[in-house]
Amino acid sequence: MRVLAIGECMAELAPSERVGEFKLGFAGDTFNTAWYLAQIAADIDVNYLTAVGDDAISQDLRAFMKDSRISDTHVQVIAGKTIGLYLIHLSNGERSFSYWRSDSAARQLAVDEIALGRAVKGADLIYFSGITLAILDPQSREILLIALRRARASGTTVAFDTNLRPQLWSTPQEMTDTVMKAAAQSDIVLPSYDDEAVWFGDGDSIATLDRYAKAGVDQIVVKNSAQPVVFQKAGQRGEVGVDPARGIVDTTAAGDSFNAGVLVSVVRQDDLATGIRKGCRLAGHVVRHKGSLVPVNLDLGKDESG
Ligand SMILES: O=C(O)C(=O)C[C@H](O)[C@H](O)COP(=O)(O)O
Repeated sequence: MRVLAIGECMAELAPSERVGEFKLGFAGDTFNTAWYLAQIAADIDVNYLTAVGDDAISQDLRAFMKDSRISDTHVQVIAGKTIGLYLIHLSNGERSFSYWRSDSAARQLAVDEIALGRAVKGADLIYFSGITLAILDPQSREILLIALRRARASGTTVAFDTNLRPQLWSTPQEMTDTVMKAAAQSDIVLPSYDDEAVWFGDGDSIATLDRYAKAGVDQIVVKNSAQPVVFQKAGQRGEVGVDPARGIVDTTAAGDSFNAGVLVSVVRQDDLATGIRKGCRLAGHVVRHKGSLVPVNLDLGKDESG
């Protein structure tokens, strides 16, 4: 089974144990999900499509991908460019980000239409996000959406995390319009209620579910921090309770790791509630550590009978 994630991986500066010191790593929303997928599902061939520069840190990123069992076959190299950088700020375990990414190589990931067409061909599942779209210019955005429509028409499942980052868009309206357009051409949408409430005015997580259902999305999973996850598949609704996470130190990548748990079940054609429970266990582990990528050493199947 082949999964292709599309987006930007940046250098990450995450606070370390000593105040004022930061640890250098690599992260980015879609990349994080690909990384967790590669960690938890040895049977899945995980690929990442992005663009990097030709400098030392870009090469380090490629080496890191290969060491992490993520294929770099679809990584394009743009001469003279480099990768983006972001820094995590923590306040009582809740994260916010500062970015230096406005001229990163990844902004050109959809410029080569032929390479894009080659990469999406034959994937069982393609995963992208609102951040993937936000970093592209309008023409590249359209090229990407067309490539995804074609892949979907030939049987690929398309999964989309809306990941709303208003600071990466020209206007909130451009963000919400583009996100709804991308959602309408996806099979699975994985929004986070707290962000959706701010930018779409949803009164509760069911309102978020309703809005994407109305847009024609078949599978919707609404994350809602420690509140139950509500979901819909083929018109059937359900909810999965979330065990309160203990010892939260950094919520970065909670949503991304959760998505990996859901997507592994989607690829294996398990039921959605099983995937959601896996995602919750994984996210509960990730938030107890600093930074985006936390080695996984737990049995995700443990509570599947519950
Ligand atoms: O903002 C971006 O562009 C990033 O990719 C930075 C982060 O690594 C992820 O966004 C974390 O994602 P959450 O799971 O929502 O915490």
